[in-house]
Amino acid sequence: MALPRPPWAPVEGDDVTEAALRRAPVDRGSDGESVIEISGLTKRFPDVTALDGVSLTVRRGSVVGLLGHNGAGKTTILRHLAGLLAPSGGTVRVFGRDPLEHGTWVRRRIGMLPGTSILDQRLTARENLRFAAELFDLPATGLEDRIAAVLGTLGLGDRLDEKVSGYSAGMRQRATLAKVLLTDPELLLLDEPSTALDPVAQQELRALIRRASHDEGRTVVICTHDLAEAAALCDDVVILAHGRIVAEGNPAELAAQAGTAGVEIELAPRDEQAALAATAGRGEVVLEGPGRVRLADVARADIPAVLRDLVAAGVDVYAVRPRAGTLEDLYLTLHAGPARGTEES
Ligand SMILES: Nc1ncnc2c1ncn2[C@@H]1O[C@H](COP(=O)(O)OP(=O)(O)OP(=O)(O)O)[C@@H](O)[C@H]1O
Repeated sequence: MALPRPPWAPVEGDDVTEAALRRAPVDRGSDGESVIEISGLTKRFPDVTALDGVSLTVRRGSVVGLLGHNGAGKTTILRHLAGLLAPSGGTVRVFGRDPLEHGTWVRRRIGMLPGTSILDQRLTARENLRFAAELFDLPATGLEDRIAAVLGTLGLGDRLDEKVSGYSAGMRQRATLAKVLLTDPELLLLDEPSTALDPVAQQELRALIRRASHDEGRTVVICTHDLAEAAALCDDVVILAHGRIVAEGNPAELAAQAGTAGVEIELAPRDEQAALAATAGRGEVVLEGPGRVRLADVARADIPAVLRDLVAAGVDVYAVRPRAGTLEDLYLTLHAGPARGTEES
């Protein structure tokens, strides 16, 4: 389900007027070059400091996840990148330019999926995309094919002439993504793109994002609350709390920071309570899921004694495994306090 190359990619002898250049794909450059450079970004609203000295560099072709509780400042970063907000302090550069000063230039290279709907509910999906094409001044040549191809890529090939108001939430999300991808953006800013998507559509979206970055050289910044998605998809994640970066790096390295987290014991679900009683006093004991008990602090030398206690308590043990730290462990440790907006202030 790779996206077709747009028909307006320039060839030798093409029109190089300002209008043509505005819509011509930017040279994708080489991976490693930075597409986003944020330095000391601060944003104060009357009642809250949404961002407090955020510095961040995003390499071309990478997928970067912004994680953090509700109100941590993720969307505010995206809005600065799109030139929709003016910083209270610090600088933002996208493709080397200030998105406020060069708003049109920058936004023509960005595909932003906001948290709210950007579709006209009275129009069909096809009409919505035609409208977007007009706004972006896309040439008519090959446009209808491209609209059909993008909608088809997102699984709406047989529903493109239905009014968006009749779509399910997941279909609307796909149509919104199609609208974002239509303009062949260099940089994708995706605010919780998996919202409302079913598990299969989520998988397809992840594959699409991976291809967009790894095969097509696009850069992706994605806000998500789905830690498994972030771990699976992102080259780097940035964890925000109260407008500050509290951790950043490769998801596997960050997970490793959470340390090995004891052992996981798989047992008969009916024996869960007996297992909790038999392991009481062995440090942190967590029922992680049906028939899965985690002993966070147990030393390797104590595992045989734990198993003896479980067997003596009549617990049927199926497996014992070391449990590596996860991104979720680190996230939960970093967010042990209340989320902004839920605290007393
Ligand atoms: N236009 C605005 N006016 C006033 N306050 C704002 C505005 N936009 C954002 N905020 C505040 O800034 C803080 C950060 O908001 P932001 O939307 O960036 O959080 P977020 O991390 O994206 O949260 P969520 O996960 O809920 O989407 C919040 O306290 C929010 O209320």
